[in-house]
Amino acid sequence: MTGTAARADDVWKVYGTEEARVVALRGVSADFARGKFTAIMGPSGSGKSTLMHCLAGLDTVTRGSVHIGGTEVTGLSDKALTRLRRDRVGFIFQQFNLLPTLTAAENIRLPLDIAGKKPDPQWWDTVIGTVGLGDRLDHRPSQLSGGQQQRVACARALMSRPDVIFADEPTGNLDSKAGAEILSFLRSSVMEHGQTIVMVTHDPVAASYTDRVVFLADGSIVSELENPTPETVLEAMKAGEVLV
Ligand SMILES: Nc1ncnc2c1ncn2[C@@H]1O[C@H](COP(=O)(O)OP(=O)(O)OP(=O)(O)O)[C@@H](O)[C@H]1O
Repeated sequence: MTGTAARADDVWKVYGTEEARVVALRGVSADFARGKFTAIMGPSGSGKSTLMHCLAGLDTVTRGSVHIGGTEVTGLSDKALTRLRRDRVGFIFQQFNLLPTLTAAENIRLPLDIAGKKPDPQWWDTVIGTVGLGDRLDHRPSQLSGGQQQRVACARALMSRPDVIFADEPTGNLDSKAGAEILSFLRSSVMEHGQTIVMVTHDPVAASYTDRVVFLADGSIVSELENPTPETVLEAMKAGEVLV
């Protein structure tokens, strides 16, 4: 697959006014190619979450524009934005964000249920098989380990085959083994199914699972790295003095 799944053009984001004014993004332009796994890295406060939230239509931009697929997100009505996020964007959060009263299967189905759609049975089996949840589907989140809860969140994000999945520190609450499992099937969903993923991370090892790393510092993109390894990510962080 080719083309752009998400794009920022000269995006500025300013929070607050006067003394409380914070410029979180200073003219960020970036393309996120379809079927690629991209990491966004940078020190605390550099604007990673703000960029992701603007790209995902969770926050408005002060200036510039954002596209998801061919759709300009900037200026959409609240209703259209809600529909865009529901139908075309998947989210994975550090805190899993599962509904505690629903089973794993119900959590995975929820976005489709809300949209009044049914999961494609073949794709359901593929996703459940990939994340290895077959025997845990009737469990509630409290009956699952952190790693298993995050697998449920990944399956939920993958199920609607969104244009792009945004993952905000998806392994931040997991031990390294569970984190590696999550990263492996995010990677395989990109390699085998052409999923597009944009992931914020502080971790050079997590970033090494991606195709490309975009480094932010003080609200601007300062460098990029293709086919990263933990070593080249660390080097780039040191070179740009963007040590996290
Ligand atoms: N809602 C808000 N109101 C005011 N300032 C904000 C808001 N959200 C973020 N900021 C500021 O914008 C800047 C960028 O924040 P952002 O959360 O995007 O950084 P980050 O790179 O994701 O940081 P971290 O790695 O610590 O999560 C910071 O200076 C932050 O204090």
